[in-house]
Amino acid sequence: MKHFLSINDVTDLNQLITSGIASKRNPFADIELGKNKTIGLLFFNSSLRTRISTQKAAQNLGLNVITMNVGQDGWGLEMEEGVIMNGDKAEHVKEAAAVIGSYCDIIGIRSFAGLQDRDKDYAEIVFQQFKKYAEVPIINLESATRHPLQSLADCITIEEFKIKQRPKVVLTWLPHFKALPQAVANSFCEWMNPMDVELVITHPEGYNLAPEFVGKGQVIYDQDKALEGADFVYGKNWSSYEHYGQVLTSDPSWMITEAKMSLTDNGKFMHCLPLRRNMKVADEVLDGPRSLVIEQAANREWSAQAALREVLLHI
Ligand SMILES: CCC[C@H](NC(=O)CCC(=O)O)C(=O)O
Ligand SMILES: NC(=O)OP(=O)(O)O
Repeated sequence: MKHFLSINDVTDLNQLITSGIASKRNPFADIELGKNKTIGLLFFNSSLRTRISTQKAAQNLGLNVITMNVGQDGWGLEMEEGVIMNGDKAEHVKEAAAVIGSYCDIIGIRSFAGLQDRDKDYAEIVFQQFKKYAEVPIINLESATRHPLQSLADCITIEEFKIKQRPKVVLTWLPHFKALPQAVANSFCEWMNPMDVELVITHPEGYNLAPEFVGKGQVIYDQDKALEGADFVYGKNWSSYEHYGQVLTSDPSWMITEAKMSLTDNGKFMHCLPLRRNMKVADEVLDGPRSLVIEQAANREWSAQAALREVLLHI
């Protein structure tokens, strides 16, 4: 696997999940793999889990790690080609990517959607430019449209906690007053499609995700109906794709409560975090036995280690 940008870079999903679970059992089995190699982690946006879990996973593989908050620690980067750089960006990605690629053997990048121009966001210009000019493997730490390290951790978690061969997995939209990217929801659906699960997606009208991510997912606009018999409830807010970047509603009746979870088949609750308590999900759920959010976040270390190991094996 040269890059890890999406599930399309993965040749064997079951092998990757197995590798993540194996790393959990024996974290330092491949400590020599990354010896004398360096990974650079570039953050254009905030992060807790991705930042720490990816650094830990890299260290478990013997990699040296350099972390940078782009735009704060370094210069603002111009991504467009052929522009006159007389604005607030002091450096072009052509130079920055080539220079970072000369220091690092692998580069991880977090760059969220701007939520202003759908075509621009869904073209993933930041990742295309770094792939073109850095000339080293690129790892997606959440891009405008995907979050594969999160999705691999989600797959590992479902494999660990499922009690049926083909569980019902419900992705439910949750209310928020801010416009958030579709990336986590897109990616979750994309990774659930090849898994042996019944995938249901529930959200208010106007929040349909792009069809290329929904795939086999059954869309149900009635949340209570969607939750019936669910084995896993995956909560996430996202802004409208159809009315790009807009918050069409923040209806609090979509918040997950114990009453909502009682519609499931003893369902477990998942969320990528960070999560705004009692706006998206009630304390009674997060503090109760249904919640897997901590185990899910802990699996980010093993998700990153499985992905980085695959990339290192092909450098
Ligand atoms: C892993 C999730 C990262 C990000 N989440 C947020 O930006 C939450 C921000 C907030 O709630 O204010 C998102 O929704 O893509
Ligand atoms: N789930 C996730 O990626 O968390 P951070 O945004 O804190 O990295």
